[in-house]
Amino acid sequence: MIDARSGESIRRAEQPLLDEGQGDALMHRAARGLTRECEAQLRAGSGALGGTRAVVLVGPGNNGGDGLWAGAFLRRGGVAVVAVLTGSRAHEAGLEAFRRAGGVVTRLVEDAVRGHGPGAAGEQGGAARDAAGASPGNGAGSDGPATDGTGAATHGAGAGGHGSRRTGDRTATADSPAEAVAAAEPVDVAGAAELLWAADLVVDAVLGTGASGGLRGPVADLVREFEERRGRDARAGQRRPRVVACDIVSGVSADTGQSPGPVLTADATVTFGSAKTGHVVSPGEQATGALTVVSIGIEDLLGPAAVHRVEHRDVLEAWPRPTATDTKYSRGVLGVVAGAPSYPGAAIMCTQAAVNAGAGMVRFLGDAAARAMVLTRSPEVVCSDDQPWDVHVQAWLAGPGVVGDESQAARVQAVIEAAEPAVLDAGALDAAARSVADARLGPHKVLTPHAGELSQIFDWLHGFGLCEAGVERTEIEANPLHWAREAARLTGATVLLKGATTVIASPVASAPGHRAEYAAAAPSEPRPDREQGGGADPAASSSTAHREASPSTPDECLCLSVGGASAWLATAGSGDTLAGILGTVLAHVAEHLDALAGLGPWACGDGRWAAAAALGAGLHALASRAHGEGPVPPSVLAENVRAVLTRP
Ligand SMILES: NC(=O)C1=CN([C@@H]2O[C@H](COP(=O)(O)OP(=O)(O)OC[C@H]3O[C@@H](n4cnc5c(N)ncnc54)[C@H](OP(=O)(O)O)[C@@H]3O)[C@@H](O)[C@H]2O)[C@@H](O)CC1
Ligand SMILES: Nc1ncnc2c1ncn2[C@@H]1O[C@H](COP(=O)(O)OP(=O)(O)O)[C@@H](O)[C@H]1O
Repeated sequence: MIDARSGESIRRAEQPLLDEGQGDALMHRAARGLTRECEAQLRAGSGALGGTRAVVLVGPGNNGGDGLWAGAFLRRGGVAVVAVLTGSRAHEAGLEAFRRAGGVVTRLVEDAVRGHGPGAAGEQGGAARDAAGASPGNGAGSDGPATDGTGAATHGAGAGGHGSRRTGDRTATADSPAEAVAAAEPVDVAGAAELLWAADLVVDAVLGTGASGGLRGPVADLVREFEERRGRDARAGQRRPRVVACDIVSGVSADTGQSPGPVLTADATVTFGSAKTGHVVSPGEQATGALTVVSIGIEDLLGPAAVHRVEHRDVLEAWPRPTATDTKYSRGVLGVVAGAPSYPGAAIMCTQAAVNAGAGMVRFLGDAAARAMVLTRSPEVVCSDDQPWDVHVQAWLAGPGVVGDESQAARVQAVIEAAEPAVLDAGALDAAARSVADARLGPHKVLTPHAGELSQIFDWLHGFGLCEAGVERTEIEANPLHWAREAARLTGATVLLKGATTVIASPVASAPGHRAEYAAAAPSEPRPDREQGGGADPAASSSTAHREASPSTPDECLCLSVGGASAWLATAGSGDTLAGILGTVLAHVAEHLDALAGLGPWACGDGRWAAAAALGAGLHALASRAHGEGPVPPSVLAENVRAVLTRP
């Protein structure tokens, strides 16, 4: 499990330590951690540090400070290091340490003509030549800053130190930093791109948790140029520098994962104290690379997580497995309403996945043709043409392949109104959104849209006056966490938003031990939750567990994310497979409120619906790579599900 937090949450945690004057110690621990990863990347490429070259892109704040200190440490280790300063300021102590270690300092200018000072034009190669020629150890070692017992530099500490950046801000003092930056050798975008390209390692220390918006100006141009070249050269099979990001990839929002401008996609990111939300949700996650969280001493002061990342090992550990006393009923019966004459395959794929995920029993409701096809593939499925209120199940799955078929659509509607928990997928999503006009759904109803389907849900909600405007698919893709939360808040349902990273948002306030960092405004007029207002006759079902759970309030949101799925999942039918898996785990947790407690206290009570959704998405992701990286047609995926769960 990775607990991810916002930048603001991290700042709150560090504040008491900054007040005690420990800012420099924090930065040094961060820089040491960053250095370790950089060294590992360099050694992986060259075997040794000597003779390797690194370029550090340095921003104006403390993220740049971390980068400069790491550059100094790398230099002392024998790496030729060039710093490219991207702002008009740079962290004072970091810059001094870097210089004293023998690092070469350049500053990025818009172009050579506009740049000033020596080397503004025609001398762009100067820094690179200096760096390449810098002898390891030159200016390093004894010339470095003194450190205290914790490894913190005493050099430069005191007034205006790291801890004062939000009050006095050493990076902004008028005397040395601005002058030091101005004195650095200018390098234009093309020259800097050459520097980067010639390096073995690029360290991205432009912006961290203090960023607002994406990269701007020359550094944005530089990153764009570098990424274009990386794309071209990757296709040509040429070498490329490794990229390590300091804290978070510059231009990715630590709080939301949004990346409004160009970003330098990292091979690895080293973050400090806690993962940030932007590491575990799209699109930020896709730029992050391998994530390392380095302890810097703020860990005991951290507040609650904004997003819990459910990892694959969590899925395998928490997946509900039968015990000797279990029966098929205690494990959970899943009712399925899926398929229509034009999409018969969906019924086959979701029932097959549910069976392979270990459902106690799968009951399929549909016409004779659909039943025959389901039975051909999965003879263990119990099939009938009953209506949902006629059968006794622990949970429902409704919607896959339900298009243009009135009798299946009527069953879908009955499932939406039923008291039991349900996965509402594909053809059930519009009907679920429409039903919100009458009553909120409750967190035991799990909506499973992709971005396009969520956009349609917002159209319905907008049509009912429940939100101010519709939301385009591209807006959702740019900030999926936000829109999943909004959808959960407005519908009252658990929302699983599909994509390269799956995010899950659930309007849960009652899960023990859970206090979400995120608090959205409550809707102006609270409307009744369907789970309280009734629906199906409770007597028709013994599945009352969800009704016993405390009703959720709309002002808190449990947020989870799941990654690691193969992009080969982007194929028609893999959503049907996911839906079947989700149904199986929902049917199990329906009457086992604490079944997923192993994930954390937040996964109990009402939190179990989101937890179950995360488990299902995690198993789906595991199945996508069960036999390596390659095509996984949904029928293979369903088989893989069973393989993943089978212990040798
Ligand atoms: N938390 C901890 O415990 C520890 C934190 N540590 C480190 O501190 C980092 C946070 O440092 P930070 O607060 O100085 O912010 P940071 O990200 O360097 O940038 C702020 C500067 O950038 C500027 N700027 C903003 N947006 C911009 C844009 N779009 N484009 C261009 N410029 C932009 C903005 O200037 P402004 O625009 O406001 O004039 C401001 O000067 C954190 O990520 C971690 O690496 C470690 O040392 C270990 C301990
Ligand atoms: N690029 C990707 N990387 C990883 N997983 C993906 C990617 N694209 C789609 N997926 C996953 O594949 C599934 C596709 O679901 P969906 O779009 O509903 O497909 P369908 O409706 O055709 O069955 C989802 O679980 C989604 O998260």
